[in-house]
Amino acid sequence: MARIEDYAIVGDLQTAALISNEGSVDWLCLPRFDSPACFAALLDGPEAGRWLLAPAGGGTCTRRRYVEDTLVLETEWENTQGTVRVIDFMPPRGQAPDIVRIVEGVSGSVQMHGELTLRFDYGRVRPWVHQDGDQLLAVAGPDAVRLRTPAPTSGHEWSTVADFTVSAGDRVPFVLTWSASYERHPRPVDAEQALRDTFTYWKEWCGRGHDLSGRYRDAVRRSLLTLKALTYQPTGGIVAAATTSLPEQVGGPRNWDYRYCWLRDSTYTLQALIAGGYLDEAKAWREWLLRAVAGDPADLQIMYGVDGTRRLPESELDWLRGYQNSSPVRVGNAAADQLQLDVWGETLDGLALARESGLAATEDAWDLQVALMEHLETIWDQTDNGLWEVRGPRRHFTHSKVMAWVATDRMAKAVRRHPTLHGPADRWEALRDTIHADVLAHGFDQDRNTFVQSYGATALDASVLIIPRVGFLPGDDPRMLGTIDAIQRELTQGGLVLRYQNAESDDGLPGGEGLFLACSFWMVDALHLAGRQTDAIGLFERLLDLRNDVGLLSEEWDPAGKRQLGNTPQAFSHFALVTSGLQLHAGRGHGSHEPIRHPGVPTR
Ligand SMILES: OC[C@H]1O[C@H](O[C@H]2O[C@H](CO)[C@@H](O)[C@H](O)[C@H]2O)[C@H](O)[C@@H](O)[C@@H]1O
Repeated sequence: MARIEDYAIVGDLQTAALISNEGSVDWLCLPRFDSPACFAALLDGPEAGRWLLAPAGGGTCTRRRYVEDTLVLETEWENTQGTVRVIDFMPPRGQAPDIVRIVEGVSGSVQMHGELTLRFDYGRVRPWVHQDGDQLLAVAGPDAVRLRTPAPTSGHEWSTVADFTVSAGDRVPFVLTWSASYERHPRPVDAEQALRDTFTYWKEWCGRGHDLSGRYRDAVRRSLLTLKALTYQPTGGIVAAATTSLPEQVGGPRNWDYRYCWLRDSTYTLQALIAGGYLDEAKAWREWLLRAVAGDPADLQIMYGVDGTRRLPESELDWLRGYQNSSPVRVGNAAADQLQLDVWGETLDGLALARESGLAATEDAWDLQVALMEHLETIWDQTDNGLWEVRGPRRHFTHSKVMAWVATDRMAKAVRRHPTLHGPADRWEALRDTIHADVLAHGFDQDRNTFVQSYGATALDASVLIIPRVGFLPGDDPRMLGTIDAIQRELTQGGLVLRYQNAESDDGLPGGEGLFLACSFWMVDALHLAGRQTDAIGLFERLLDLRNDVGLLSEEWDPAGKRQLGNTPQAFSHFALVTSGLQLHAGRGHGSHEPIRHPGVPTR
């Protein structure tokens, strides 16, 4: 079965498909990211739905790439019969979601095999399939999917197979379109026109960003494209990843649904997109935020659905075995009901960055920020679940308190700097000082010269690596230097960083997990801000080597199995890559709320 890094993503800014290097679409939720999957082989096997298009002999492709700076994927096989290429993409959403696959003969004559196994509701529902004019129609309950292709198809054991030959110069299109079963048929797209439109869309999107250049240009650009692919265009929301339940340990139970908008993850994504020159996305996200959190600030959630939905009840899909038997498969996420104090800091930090980057402050946006700040003033000293969303006992997490400090800092500074923004700056500055002193008194272990995970604890936590970047302490402060040393000594494996030691920190969950990639990028930032440029570059380049062949990263890395783990592609990993890459390029650090004026790519 495919490894997580065997997958590439194509998407239409409302949902995304994962396609393996064997030519199988193994994951696709329609019509949006968090809809039930119609291809769920990723979390079970082919019987849970997939769409294979590959040479009849099967096997892993010989080459794979995205066409220039786009989300148009080319998968190529070379065998004794010749060379064949499958071009996969999802056109920017028109009337309905489509996934288009064009089989192109490159040389010789290659026998191809297609197998379309549609299963609605995450593999549970087998649709009725019949020919409807020039289309194949699959219907069950609310879902209808149509396939249009000139290739011959036939039914075989609840799948549709296509066996055909492509010769050099042939192009055989397949267009799969979803609609609600009770609605009129959507107008079919023309595959070749859709290819041109999709290519143009992504090239234009890249052209709108800052002109990146230099050594890390391609990596940063691919991560920005991936982050854009995780945005839900109709609302401006940003999902944390395209998948649910890819495990943090193969065979383990730490499997979560990431197809939602975390305030933390989306704010960090926003910082990366702003750094890449994408202010429109920042504006759309701010509007999403205003709608999502409208109402009593006490009701703020740490995450929402792509449209702002608040109830995201967690349940288990017991008919799916899980990725390589990693069960349970979960949909929904119980973390939605947790208290995570850091999200106030991240949100206010992101909004400060948007403002300082030229996104004019609106009255509504400022009123929201004041309301958030005033609520945080009443709860900052409570225990919480922290950014890692622990399901064990609540604690005074050091990172949460640092981020509460960030909230006060950004709000006080906004009032001092902008005469049109009103608020009790004196009071917020006083609270800022109080929290700063509180963190240093309780979150720092004097004897070991390191920040710790929570007040009074001995356990370490990589989240404190963000301390210099948010401006809580300078990067070369002896307390930060000590923390870097302690984390390198006690929380790293082969130089890559764990979030925390599962055995030392009660997160309420059984099993272990891999090395958390974003934390390793935060180590890059901390080293860089500490003046350890060579170490920072060395670690950054090691991390780049963990990307798959098309530049994608999931959440974690398994050093023993040398493979990616967790949901994919994950925004957390990709925004961290962008931030580190741009800082290394600039040759200096920049605060999380400071715009990078001239991003580009570092040269050594
Ligand atoms: O570690 C247990 C928790 O794991 C998930 O949270 C992680 O993913 C989030 C989305 O990227 C991220 O914001 C968070 O910092 C990560 O710890 C899961 O969502 C939680 O339900 C689970 O308790």
